[in-house]
Amino acid sequence: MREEEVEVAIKVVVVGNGAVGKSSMIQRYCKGIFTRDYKKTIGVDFLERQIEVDGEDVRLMLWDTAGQEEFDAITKAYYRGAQACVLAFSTVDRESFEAIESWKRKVENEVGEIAMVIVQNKIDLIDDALVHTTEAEDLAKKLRLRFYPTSVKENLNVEEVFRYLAGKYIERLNTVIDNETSTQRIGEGLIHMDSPNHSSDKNTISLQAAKKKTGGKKSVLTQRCSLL
Ligand SMILES: Nc1nc2c(ncn2[C@@H]2O[C@H](COP(=O)(O)OP(=O)(O)OP(=O)(O)O)[C@@H](O)[C@H]2O)c(=O)[nH]1
Repeated sequence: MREEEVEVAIKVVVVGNGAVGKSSMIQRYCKGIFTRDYKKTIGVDFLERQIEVDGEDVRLMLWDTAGQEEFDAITKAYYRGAQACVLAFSTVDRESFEAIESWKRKVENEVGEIAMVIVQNKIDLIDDALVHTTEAEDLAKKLRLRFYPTSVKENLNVEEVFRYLAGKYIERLNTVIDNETSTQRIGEGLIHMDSPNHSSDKNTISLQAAKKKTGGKKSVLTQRCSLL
């Protein structure tokens, strides 16, 4: 396979207490459907969707993890390799809001710091709210994360959540690639130290102009992404 054909694939885990709407959110985003039935997720499940971000084809693999604590041991293993995370709670479930920081810790214990957002789902039920949006905004500020109120039912803001995470991840990736390129450039310059033409003066380091980056599409391997 040529390098140009390699696509960006991002593993996104969606976490939060039971019944906050994680499975519904993934179904809405990947299949465009919403169901009223509640079927508790056992362990994990995953769906995917392809989108374009800044001219890049991005494959989002959305991992739906069980919100019930009884499945913690199973779900933790699936956080590994995740590059982005949705921390979800429900407008009508105070406990799910209070659990957000603990979900963040659980994920970070497995994968370190990755792109994250806080999502307040079921915003359509605002009249029965047990969590005020301002409280959620304050928490997001404190944790320095982006906050999105969503309604999976009304299809409000769901696209935006995943687009933001994909963009954020690509931004980080580009920074890493740029840093790697600069390191390589310095490396190229140092070659002159040992080249026969310069051996007479070993104290002189002659830096060579670095090769220009090609303007074509940037390509990244998934495996490489997991190093972030
Ligand atoms: N009113 C309203 N109901 C929603 C919304 N999103 C999901 N639901 C409902 O909330 C219930 C729970 O949704 P799920 O998606 O199964 O919840 P979950 O977080 O995956 O639950 P676990 O699998 O136990 O972790 C279902 O009955 C959904 O129809 C929403 O935006 N508004």
